[in-house]
Amino acid sequence: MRLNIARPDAIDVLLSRRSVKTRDMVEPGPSDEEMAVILKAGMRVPDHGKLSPWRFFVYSGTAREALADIISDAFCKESQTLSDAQSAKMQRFAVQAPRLVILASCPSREKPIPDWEQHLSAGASAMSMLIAAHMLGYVGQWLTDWPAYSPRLKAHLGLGDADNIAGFLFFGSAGDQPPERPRPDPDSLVQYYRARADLDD
Ligand SMILES: Cc1cc2nc3c(=O)[nH]c(=O)nc-3n(C[C@H](O)[C@H](O)[C@H](O)COP(=O)(O)O)c2cc1C
Repeated sequence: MRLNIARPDAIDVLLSRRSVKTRDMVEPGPSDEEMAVILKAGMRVPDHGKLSPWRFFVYSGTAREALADIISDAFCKESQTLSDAQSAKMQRFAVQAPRLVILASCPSREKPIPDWEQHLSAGASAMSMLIAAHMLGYVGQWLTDWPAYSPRLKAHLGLGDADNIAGFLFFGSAGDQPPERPRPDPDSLVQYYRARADLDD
């Protein structure tokens, strides 16, 4: 694809993206072919050192139920604050949406690239997958919640001590038009420097 060509429609898509609560997602989710596109987008991200420091675990169908059991069991064994409501939430966690990708950030030691930069690359991967899903007409949400920090779930996925679960990326369709959420005022976050004088005290 040629570069240096304006794509105003793509900007509209980017600026209209928003999350939909996972529990509000309905069928259909992305097909296998569409998931392959979403995953490809998740791998086409800035990656200092070409280390591919990410892993993708993709769940659909009854595999989500098996994962729900693993999360629920881990919660029972690891959580200090075991209420019925929290247990029920964990049992539901993996089965809320049609599709789920667990994205792991797995820093490589192959080159002297700081772990922090490799984790940032995983963040970029998550964001690219959300954007790709939106472009394909689906909705997504990036959650961590308790399961992202479960040693048992990490072990189940074969992740090492230096690896982290960057997030659970849920994909599906929007049942209702979701409300917009307040967005930050750019002027409160951005400092512009246009001339030398802008740097003076
Ligand atoms: C790393 C990360 C973890 C998140 N975990 C949660 C979570 O566990 N629960 C939650 O309600 N939102 C969580 N969020 C926020 C949602 O993904 C999302 O930002 C929010 O629902 C609205 O986002 P939008 O700007 O995509 O519309 C997380 C965001 C990030 C970046």
